[in-house]
Amino acid sequence: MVEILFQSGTSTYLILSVLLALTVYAIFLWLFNKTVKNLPPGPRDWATTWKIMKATKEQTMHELAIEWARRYGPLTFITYLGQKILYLNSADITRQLLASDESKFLLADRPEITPSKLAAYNGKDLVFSKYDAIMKKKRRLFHNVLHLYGDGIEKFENVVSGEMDRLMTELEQFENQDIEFWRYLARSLKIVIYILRTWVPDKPRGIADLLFDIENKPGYQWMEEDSQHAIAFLMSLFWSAHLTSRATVLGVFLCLLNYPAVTKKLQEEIDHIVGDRLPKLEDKSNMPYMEATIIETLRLISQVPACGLRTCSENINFDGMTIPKGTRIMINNWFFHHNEDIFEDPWTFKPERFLDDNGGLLPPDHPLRKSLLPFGIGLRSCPGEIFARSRVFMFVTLILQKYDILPPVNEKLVLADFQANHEDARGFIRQVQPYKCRLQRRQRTG
Ligand code: HEM
Repeated sequence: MVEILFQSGTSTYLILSVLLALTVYAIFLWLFNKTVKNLPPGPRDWATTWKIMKATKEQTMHELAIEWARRYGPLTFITYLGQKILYLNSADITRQLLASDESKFLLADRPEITPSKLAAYNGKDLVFSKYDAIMKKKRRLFHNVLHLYGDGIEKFENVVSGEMDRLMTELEQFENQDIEFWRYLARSLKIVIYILRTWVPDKPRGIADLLFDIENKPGYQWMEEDSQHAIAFLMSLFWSAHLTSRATVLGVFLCLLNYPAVTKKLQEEIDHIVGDRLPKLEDKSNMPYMEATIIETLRLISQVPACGLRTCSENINFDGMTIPKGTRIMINNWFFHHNEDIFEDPWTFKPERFLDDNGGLLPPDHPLRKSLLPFGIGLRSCPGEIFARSRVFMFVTLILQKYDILPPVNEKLVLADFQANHEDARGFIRQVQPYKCRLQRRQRTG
């Protein structure tokens, strides 16, 4: 009896606590909406909180954000459990806020959320750290490490072609069979990053050595005082590079498998420009169809759907509205990359949309290209963009030079449907669901 009384007392206590918490939250919301004037538009009703909870659980927040973008226009402001969040629903508004001199420094920090604290090694990594003097140096260091400029390009080509030789030999034994091609690609991508991390011209030592060397230079004492900086640097380099590139390379081959006419056009371009020799990065500028294919893949799969999580370090007055200090900023590229008002038939893979009437690549300032921001923008935009694009170019060119990519014989073809909320695709960096295909050695004529 006492037990029952105790249990019912506990549940009454629980119900009362929940009711109290909800009342406090309602008062907070009401006060906030009353005191902060001129907030950007967005839903302010109770149902929004439940909708967000449900979408968070089902990992469909990007879909809810689309619903709001359609209703509220370029900006959607919401409050969720005390947190202020602003979605930027067009590339143009994102540019105006994140890249303009008036606000870019006020929007250069990432918010402190639990996963970021863990991944950030107490704010010492490359992705989540505050944008301060040390962070600026780390971004510069990042470019040195990649060695992608000057002589680095040649080195990069050698590293990729070396790894591709290994991959091709590995693939030979599976020709004309249904294989999980994505597995081999994913492993190759990791290997390419690893090799670059250990490559120093004429000095066979690793990137860790490079970081330790830098510690002794003036202005880099913080590296020596705290070894976590070097560890966090290496970790963020590996993860920020790997998951994004994996989704892109696996995604491009899934598209090619589903759109054989695109594959054929790419092969014609490769045969014409590269022929039988090894491809070089400088070929890229003579291969508009390949460039358009890579851009279209980045648009279609948009693997970082609410990219560029930032926080607002001061109140910002923007276009007659107030963006309050502490607001989390999300670039809603999942919406604007698939907005049918900008991209006709947005869920279809159509590289041609980025070509002009003569087959040339549309210039970067063309409205269609300006509507894309797969690598973010502003002070925290992706520093690996050139590296990523170069890698996809080398992978696709080398493989299509040698192989036709055909559907599997014994299984159904996995569709290039990036709208599907498949459980393997979910996550902050969306992945491509596993697929099988057949590689058939090309019979080239002429
Ligand atoms: C197709 C592949 C890739 C995509 C789509 C991509 C996308 C992004 C995006 C959207 C951001 C956030 C940008 C922002 O806040 O405005 C980012 C940040 C970052 N990316 Fe990438 N990325 C890719 C490949 C890479 C590669 C290959 C590397 C490294 C070699 C890399 C390193 C980083 C780093 C270090 C950051 C954090 C920068 C900062 O916070 O200052 N990414 N990336």
